[in-house]
Amino acid sequence: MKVIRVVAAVIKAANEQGEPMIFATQRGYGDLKGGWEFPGGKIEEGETPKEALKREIMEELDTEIKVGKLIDTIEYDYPAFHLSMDCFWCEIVKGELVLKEHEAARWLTREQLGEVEWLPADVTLIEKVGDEMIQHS
Ligand SMILES: Nc1nc2c([nH]c(=O)n2[C@H]2C[C@H](O)[C@@H](COP(=O)(O)OP(=O)(O)OP(=O)(O)O)O2)c(=O)[nH]1
Repeated sequence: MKVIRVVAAVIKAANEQGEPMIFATQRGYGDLKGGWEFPGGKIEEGETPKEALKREIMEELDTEIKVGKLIDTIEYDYPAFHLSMDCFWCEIVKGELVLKEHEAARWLTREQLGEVEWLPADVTLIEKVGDEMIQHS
């Protein structure tokens, strides 16, 4: 099966109460349109995962990020391809997260993680993100 290598940014910030929140985006096109995910995309030839992620977030959200620790590498079989996705904790360096390709976006606290319909590959990641949001708070 064809393997697609993807990188995704779990962008974290604190709300007014100091609670951690993460930034989720809704896919605006394609087979998985309407599903919620973390912004990012395919790694291009010659790029490291971190370089690819910085490029994708600039393209999709007009924002510069700092890429931190790897959270997990998700391996998931979609009907048409195998997804291998590196997911990193990220922080905003500069920019306003302008939605250039996505349909919608939400900042979610740990308690709100279940309020959106995540893409199938993201479901196991969400559990880990939620656990780490407690440890980081
Ligand atoms: N960015 C991102 N992609 C995800 C997540 N979960 C998940 O299954 N995917 C899948 C959806 C896509 O098939 C692939 C990401 O590649 P992409 O964003 O470049 O997708 P695309 O199909 O729109 O590609 P393209 O037309 O722009 O080349 O990974 C996620 O959390 N973030």
